[in-house]
Amino acid sequence: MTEIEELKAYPADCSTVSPKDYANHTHAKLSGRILNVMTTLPTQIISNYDPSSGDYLWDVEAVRGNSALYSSQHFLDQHSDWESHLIAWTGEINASKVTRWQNGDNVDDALYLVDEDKQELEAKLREANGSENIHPVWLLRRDQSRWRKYAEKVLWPVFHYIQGQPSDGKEEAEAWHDYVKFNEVYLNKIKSVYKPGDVILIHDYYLLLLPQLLRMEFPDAYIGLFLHIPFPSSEYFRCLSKRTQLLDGMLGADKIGFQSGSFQRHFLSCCARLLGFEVTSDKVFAFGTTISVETLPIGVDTKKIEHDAFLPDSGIEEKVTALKELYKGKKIIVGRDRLDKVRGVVQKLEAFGMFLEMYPEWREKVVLIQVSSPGFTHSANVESKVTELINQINSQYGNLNYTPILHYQMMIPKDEYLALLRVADLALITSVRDGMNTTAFEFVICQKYNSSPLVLSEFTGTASVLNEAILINPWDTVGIAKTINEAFLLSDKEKQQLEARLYEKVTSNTVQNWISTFIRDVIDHSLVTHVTNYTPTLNRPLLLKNYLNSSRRLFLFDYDGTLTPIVKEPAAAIPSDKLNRILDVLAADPKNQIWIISGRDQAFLDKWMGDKNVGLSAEHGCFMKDLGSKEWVNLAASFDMSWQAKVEEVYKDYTEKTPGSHIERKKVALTWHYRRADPELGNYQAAKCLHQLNETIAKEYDCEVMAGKANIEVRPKFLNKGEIVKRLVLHPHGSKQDLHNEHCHSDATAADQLPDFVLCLGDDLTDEDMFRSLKTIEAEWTEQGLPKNEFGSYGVYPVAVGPASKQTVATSHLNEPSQVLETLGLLAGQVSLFESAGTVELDDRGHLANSESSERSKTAIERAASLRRKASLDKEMNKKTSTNGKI
Ligand SMILES: O=P(O)(O)OC[C@H]1O[C@H](O[C@H]2O[C@H](CO)[C@@H](O)[C@H](O)[C@H]2O)[C@H](O)[C@@H](O)[C@@H]1O
Repeated sequence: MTEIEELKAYPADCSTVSPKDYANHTHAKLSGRILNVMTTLPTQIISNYDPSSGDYLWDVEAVRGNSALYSSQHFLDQHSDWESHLIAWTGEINASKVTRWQNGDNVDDALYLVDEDKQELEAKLREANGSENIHPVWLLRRDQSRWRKYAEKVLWPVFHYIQGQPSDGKEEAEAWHDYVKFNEVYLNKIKSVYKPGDVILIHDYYLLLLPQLLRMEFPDAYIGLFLHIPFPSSEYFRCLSKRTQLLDGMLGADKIGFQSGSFQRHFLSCCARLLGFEVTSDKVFAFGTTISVETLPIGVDTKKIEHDAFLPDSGIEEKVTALKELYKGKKIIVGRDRLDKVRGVVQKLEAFGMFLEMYPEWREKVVLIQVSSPGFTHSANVESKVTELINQINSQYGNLNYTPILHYQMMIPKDEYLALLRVADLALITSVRDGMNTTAFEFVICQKYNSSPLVLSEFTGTASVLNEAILINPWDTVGIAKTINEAFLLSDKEKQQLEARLYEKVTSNTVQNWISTFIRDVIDHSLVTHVTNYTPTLNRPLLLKNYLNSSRRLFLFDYDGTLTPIVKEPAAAIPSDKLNRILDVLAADPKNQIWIISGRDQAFLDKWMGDKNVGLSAEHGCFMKDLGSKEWVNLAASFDMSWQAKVEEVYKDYTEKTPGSHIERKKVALTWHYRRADPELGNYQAAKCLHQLNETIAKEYDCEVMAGKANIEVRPKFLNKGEIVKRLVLHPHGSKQDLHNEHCHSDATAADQLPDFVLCLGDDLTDEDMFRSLKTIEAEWTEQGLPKNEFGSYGVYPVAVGPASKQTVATSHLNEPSQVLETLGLLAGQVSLFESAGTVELDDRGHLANSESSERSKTAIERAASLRRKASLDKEMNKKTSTNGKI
């Protein structure tokens, strides 16, 4: 029986939440499908070159490892009401090394697959996986290990607290490039499979960018991301040069699952410390939405393991008996690990040596059987240290009849492994960092009748589930030695009680429960946070047409977070060259009037925007300076400012209590910044400060207290950006402002003097006042019956800078300041529509679609296919000729 047939024959008895259960939810629009997205398929493709026919003989076989994850897929496929689809890379195609050359050209290669080859292989994959819904991701470039490199050589070590050596970064940059492509190829595949209402579950660290790529494409998709390995403390994670991109990528998910509570905490702390997002113990508030984070340790398919471990007539009983006979009179300690820096094999050997030294009575009565498989971060150091220690311990305590440590450096067959777990008297797991160690679960199941104890490192994710196991610190050699001795001396009753508790934990934490809970949690959270009225992306082609057809254009720009990205230090948020160039081009057009309406003070705006032909409004509407004028006018001159001293007192108090925070003193408005403070402390103090000011100053004075981006600002209530916008829009286009006039705007402007194009951009809460004013003006114009333009509008574009999910009254959005620049560049004629729109399409070799390399590959593949066809025709002909000859 193949692995798949076995799985099929074996029914699971757990039920998942059914898609129908959601039918009664008002806004749950589920398709009933799960798209389970993994790194590789459970089966791999093997090719053998047949020199006699010149053909490749293809086969498909099951891969080892990841069995828990694959059983979750099998469970969804076979035993749930969901229609489950598996999307995964084929993995490296194991091809016998044949590359044929002709005139110096590579004319054939096992990876040169034409569409028919792929279809044939896809059919084989579907058959081998026992499912019609298998969607292989093809990446057929030679040097296939490139697709794993960044994940395995950069992420995996850092996530396991292994820091690399400093380098010039070139190799890492190449690996990153491939990592991005790998994620993009998945996006393309999912685009061809996705239907609205699908639940997409993404697994593991090879695909950390995929959630955000998908979110951009399908804003209302239900997306879950589960990280199967540890997530490191922010002190380690921050060493990654791509830390921001990785976190951004992950935060496209609705729900992110981790194996243990500490991994969850570390992730949240990274979001707060590195991205400056607000977080709670299980949520991240980012991009105007809430991402939920949870700890959901994966389990194993307990029934299947128990079934396999105790299956009568399968030969396993004979294996158990043989092992017992072989080690008669001796206790067996079992260990199974990958041989890398984090599985703690060296620590285990040191501890076992110490055990034999401290307890001579156990010598010749205990063996350690250690099965080690290769780790993917190959470490020659670990291997040589392991060999050295084994030799040393075996020579010190062994003799001709007794070898204390038996080391099997290989993948042993499943039945032998299960038999070993059954006969063992103790399992010793000493990982120094691990996501979920499934050997621990398997051991507990195999010990159902024997009840041998499990000694488990407290540094594994498993320890949070099996906290009743005998936990050890893998760095405490003497402590482990003592624990082994104590575990051997437990009475049968104590062992049985221990086993019963562990067995109960393992069997109630099955992989079926895990996947069912994850699906339910992803949907439940999405139902709460998905707003059906996403803000659409700004229609840039329409904007451009409207711009070109208009003659009285008004631009109303916020500054921070709109024209420049948010940065840690306010003084560092200076305009880029690109922004300066674009503003100059736009401002030079006599049809255009540009205003920067900012919370910044006059000095800052004068310094960076003062030499431009633009109007300025500072401190959220308190000051204005007209285009072409040098005079700033204080619109707040008549207001009582006695609140300033009191606010400053409050701010000073919080600055003292919050290291890293500071006060920005402007002429009227006062700002307290806490972006550089410890994020948790900053958020906590800001909430208190806001509350205090609202309860005192805001009640005593005509002041508004505003929570901004890692800041709190206080300014007079009656001046805001919305009032400035009214004044500017309703003013005769192009004429001088009468800023000393109390009346902020005129109702008497003739229709043909009003702007026929208004682009207003802002990212902050204070900018919502501008958007609201524009909406009111539009409503008034409609009421007055003012004629609309050929596009059916007044040419007014209130645009929020932020994600589609951002809560805003704006009618469209742009994601970030860089998109603002692209858009303004488009109007200034500096960026082509194509450049500002495009997304990346890749071919199935990972080349940019239609690129030179992609076309070269296509030609090579077609040439190889035609050669193969010719070879097979020749063969047919030869056969016929020889048959005819015989007749
Ligand atoms: O109305 P705006 O032009 O958006 O100005 C709002 C405030 O922006 C500045 O603070 C913000 O941006 C800084 C630079 O990116 C960032 O370090 C800070 O955390 C943000 O709150 C500015 O310092 C304030 O005076 C403005 O009121």
